[in-house]
Formats: sequence, C-alpha cells, structure tokens
Amino acid sequence: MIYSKAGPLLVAINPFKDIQQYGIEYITAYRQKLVDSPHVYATADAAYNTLMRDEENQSIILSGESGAGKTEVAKRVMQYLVSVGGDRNGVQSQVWQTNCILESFGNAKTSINYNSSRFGKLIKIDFSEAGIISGATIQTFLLEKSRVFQLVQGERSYHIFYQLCSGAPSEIRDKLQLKKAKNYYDLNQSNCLTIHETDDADGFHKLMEALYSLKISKEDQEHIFTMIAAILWLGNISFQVLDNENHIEVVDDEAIKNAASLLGCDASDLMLALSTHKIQVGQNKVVKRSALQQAIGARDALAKLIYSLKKNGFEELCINYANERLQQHFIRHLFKLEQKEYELDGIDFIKVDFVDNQECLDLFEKKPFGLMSLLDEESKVPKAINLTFANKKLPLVEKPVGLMSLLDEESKVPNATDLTFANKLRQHLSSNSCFRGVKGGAFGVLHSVGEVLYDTNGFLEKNRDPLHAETIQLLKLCKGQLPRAFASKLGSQSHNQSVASEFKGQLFKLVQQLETTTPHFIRCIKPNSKKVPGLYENEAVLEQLRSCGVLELVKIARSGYPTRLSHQEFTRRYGFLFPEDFTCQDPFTTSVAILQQFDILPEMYQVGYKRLYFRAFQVST
Ligand SMILES: Nc1ncnc2c1ncn2[C@@H]1O[C@H](COP(=O)(O)OP(=O)(O)OP(=O)(O)O)[C@@H](O)[C@H]1O
Repeated sequence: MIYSKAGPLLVAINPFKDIQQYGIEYITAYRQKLVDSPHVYATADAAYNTLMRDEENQSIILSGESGAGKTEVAKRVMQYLVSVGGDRNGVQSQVWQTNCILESFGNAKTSINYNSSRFGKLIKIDFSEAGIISGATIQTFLLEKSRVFQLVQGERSYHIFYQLCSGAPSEIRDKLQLKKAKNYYDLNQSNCLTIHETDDADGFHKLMEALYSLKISKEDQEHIFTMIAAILWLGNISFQVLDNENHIEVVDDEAIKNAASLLGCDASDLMLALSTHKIQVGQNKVVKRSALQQAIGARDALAKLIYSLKKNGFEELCINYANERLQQHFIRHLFKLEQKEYELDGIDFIKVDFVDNQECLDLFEKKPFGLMSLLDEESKVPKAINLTFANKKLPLVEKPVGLMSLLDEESKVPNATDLTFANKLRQHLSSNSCFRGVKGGAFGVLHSVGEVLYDTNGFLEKNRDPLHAETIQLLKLCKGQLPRAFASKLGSQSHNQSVASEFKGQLFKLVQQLETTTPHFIRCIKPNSKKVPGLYENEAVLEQLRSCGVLELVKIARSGYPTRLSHQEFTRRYGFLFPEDFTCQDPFTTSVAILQQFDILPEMYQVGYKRLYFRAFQVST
C-alpha cells in the first residue's frame, strides 16, 4: 500500500517495483467510488470532479526528492484524466510522445536516478465543457545547461547524446561525422557511458517514432541532430597555450573542422571566435587574443547556447529557491489560509504550529538585501577605477587615451568578485536565521529540506551569463538554419536582465498561474536511496515527511473540519429533504435549520458566519 493521506495531501511512496494497482479496473473503481482508499486516481478524480462541478481551474502539484516518483505519478494522473475525460483528439498520445522527446533532451542519469528530469515541467490540460480533453500544453523551465559539458563522475549528460551515438542509422552517422560516445570528451569525462538495462539505440528509435508521430519533418530532425553532433565536436576542441600569459590558439584538428562544418561556418571563423575577443578602447574595438580560461568559457558557452536555446545558470541555487517558493504555496494553502478561514468565520479551533519557510524565502526575496537582489547588484557593479595617480587626481575627461576611455574599458571588467559577493552576503544577511554564514568562498542556507552549502565560485559570471558578441555574430553567418535562428532569437532578447531576475520572473508567473487554481498536492517519498523494493529507511523517510510538514498536516486534519459548505450550497444540496412549506429567505437560518434535522453530534460540526464546517466523513460533498 504505497498511498496514504495526510489531511488533503496524498503521500505516495515509491515502490521501486510494479505494484499492479493501475489500469482500467482501478480507474473504474475510483470513478464509481467503489473504493475510497487513497490513490493517485482518487486525487485525479477529485480534481476532475471539482473542475466539472465548480468550473474552476485545478492544479495537481507533485513534489519530492529526485527519484521519489514524481514523473511516474504524473503519468498516472494523465492516464486517469484521459480515461475518464475521453480524448477525441489523441491528446494523450501526443503528450506521451512529447514526454518521450523531453526525456531524451532533458533527462539524464544522475547518481540518484537513472532517468532524472533536469528541468521543471508544467503540463496544462484543457477540457471542453463536456469534460473531454481538448488540448494540452507542456511548458518547461530551468534546464540544467552545464550538464552538456561538465559531469560529475558516474553521471551522464543528456540521454540524446548517447542515443544518437549508438542508434543513428549509418546514413545519419556519415552525414554528421559521428563516432561512438566514448570518443567525445563531453561524454567520456565521467567514466559512465551506459546505464544498466538501458539500450540507448532503442531509445533513439523510440525518439524517432515520437518525432515522426508529432510530425516533425525529416529535415527538421536532421537539423536538430546536426546541432547535437556539433556540440559533441565542440567539446573535443582543444587549445594550445602560446605564452606565459596563457594566451592560446585553437588546435587545428578534426574536432574544429567537424564542429564548423556541422554549424555551417568556416573552421577559420570558428577558430577566431573561440580564440579572440574584442574589447572597446575609446571609439574603437580592438581584437585581443584570449587566455585559456576565456577560450574554454567561450567554447562551453557556445555548446550551452546551442543546446538550451534559453539562458539560465547556477542551477542548484535556483532550483532550491524554486522549491522554497512552491513549498510556500503549499504552506499558504494548507496551513495559513486554512487557519485564517476558521478565524475569519468565527470558528473555534486548536491552532496547529507549523514550520513556515517564509524566513528562508525572505533570505532570497527580501528587498533591498535579499540573496537575489545582492547577487544582481554584485553582478552589475563595474570595476572601481583608481582615479589617483602618483597621489594626484587626474582630470576626468581628456583624450586620446584618457581616463574616460580607460574607464570605459575597465567598466566592462566588473570588480565584484565571488569573494566580495560572499562578504556582502555576510554583511547583509547575517540577521536571517536561515543564513548559515560564509566559510571561505562558500555560504550556507538552511532550506526546508536541510542545510545546503553553496560555493560562490563562478556565481557572478553565471548570473551575468554573458553572451559573447563574437559568438552571436558567428552564428548569424552560419549556413545552418538553426544556428541562424538561435542568433536572431538571442539578438532580439534583452540582455539587461540577469539570470536570477529572469528566473524569479518565471517563478512568479508560475505561482501566479497556480494561484488561479484549486490546488491538489501530492508528496512523493523515496523509501531508500538504493532504489530497491521492500527497503524502508525510517530516518530518511521521516526526514522527508518532516521537511514538508506532513506531520503537522495530520494534526490539522484531525483537529480541523475538512468538509465545508457555504450556507447557500448546503441549502441547495440538502433543502429538498425539508418539508415543502419551509420558506425562509435567509440561507444562514435555513441551513442551520436543515442541519438540526440531521442526527449529527454537536462536536462534529461548527457553524460559521459564511459556512458550515464538518469533521471528516460527516456529510458527502
Ligand atoms: N509508482 C511507481 N511504480 C513503480 N515504479 C516506480 C513508481 N514511481 C517511481 N518508480 C521507479 O522509480 C524511478 C524514479 O522515479 P521518477 O523518475 O518518477 O522520479 P522523479 O521524482 O521524477 O525524479 P527526478 O526529479 O530525478 O526526475 C522510476 O524510474 C521507476 O523505476
């Protein structure tokens, strides 16, 4: 029995095996209310019924650690809705196929989950008035881009790279100059090329089927695979250091040739874009040879750009911040609004203390000195210019190589470093109890799920996510259709916004959308870290239950009144049980009068100004 309820929340334990509790028989049983034990189908049914009855948007929010079973549960929700709602337009199959594509491009093997989604997903399903599925939209956000070129030992990059290398037919292999996965640095660096019991070639065939069934043309498919191959070759490009200032030139080998030909540009142009950068000196732009780290940065930025199409960065912090935001949504609905409603409606209740993550959220969002604002501020600060020379103040405006032009140049090199950023955090955030101080270049945050240490190394740069003008220029000139599309998309985007504020904007939009819905929450729990059935690690499970407030929810559910109906609603539903000559205009008096006809113990309900409140299982809703 993997499902249980904590008040309105469904708790789902990952069984790590097929539990044979799904399929049409179970769906029918839950639809016809022949069973009432907790199940993902029961949650989906409640959402569907409320949608149809109240004509209000519904949301089902799945949360839990990586590998806890969110993706699997989401599939079951979809299965139920399709089966109950009917699906005349083949939406389900399209969503399945889209999921297959998203998994190829957005899932990877991590040390925790062999098929971990490295992005957030919002699936919107539209229903007609008759309750039939009429369409669906899948929105994705915050892909972990750095996985394309940087891997932890034992983990893999996105499935698509391995699938393409092992499954592509010879005609595509030749066209893309493809080799086996082991030949690419992006893939072989972590000593993990295969996944136990997973056939990448088969994955590629399934991907092709999905692409065809969604009517992605053969040409478009080829364009996409060409970019994937280009990224692999980009990762193999190496640099030779020329002098003791670490200046480099690109090694002229098959990697640069193949990457350039796949992108559709001259190898010499790609070499130039990767090995030099332009700086502004006065009115002029001067080309400078890049140092090794700059060149590696430019190469990896290009790979990231091609793979993700969108900007993002310093993924851990952003993902954890997003989880805190969603946790606040959960707390607001299940604790704060719940108890507030009792208060406003004049109901006696025992207040349940709960762990609020508002303090942690403030650490991120508070203005002007929250983590996100400080990060933004530091990412913008230009280099402070030393205006004194030999103890004399220099005039601020003079020519030709005057201070202003130097200032101009220097301003492009921000002075704020990851270390000054860490110090700013210490200075402004120490009074927040969720801030756990700065140690060296790292700082600690007490999240809902425990303390996390963040290394500030590279933070500011990732937040700025600079796009080298040369890279965009290079893409513009490429013959390939996709590189040019990327360039024009990037050219039309505003580059003023930092990654942090863009992400915060996305997150607020998501929560705003969720606020217009009636929420249903499912918490997925991982019973053990070994991914095996039948093993229950008590401490780890308890920790997951604690961190999301499940225990407090049980208390609220026990002491609270989960069923509530407005006086009008109650009168409308149960008024027919009353003698016909009963005429009373006032819904409050009417509903109380009706209620008194029933045999309900007084401690089982309370009468509020606006609503009637019942303990669990007293009336049917
Ligand atoms: N209800 C279930 N029945 C059987 N196996 C399951 C179930 N839920 C999860 N699993 C197993 O656990 C694995 C991990 O689950 P899943 O990918 O859904 O986790 P997740 O929470 O979406 O992880 P991530 O956040 O890393 O994407 C699945 O591949 C599957 O093997």
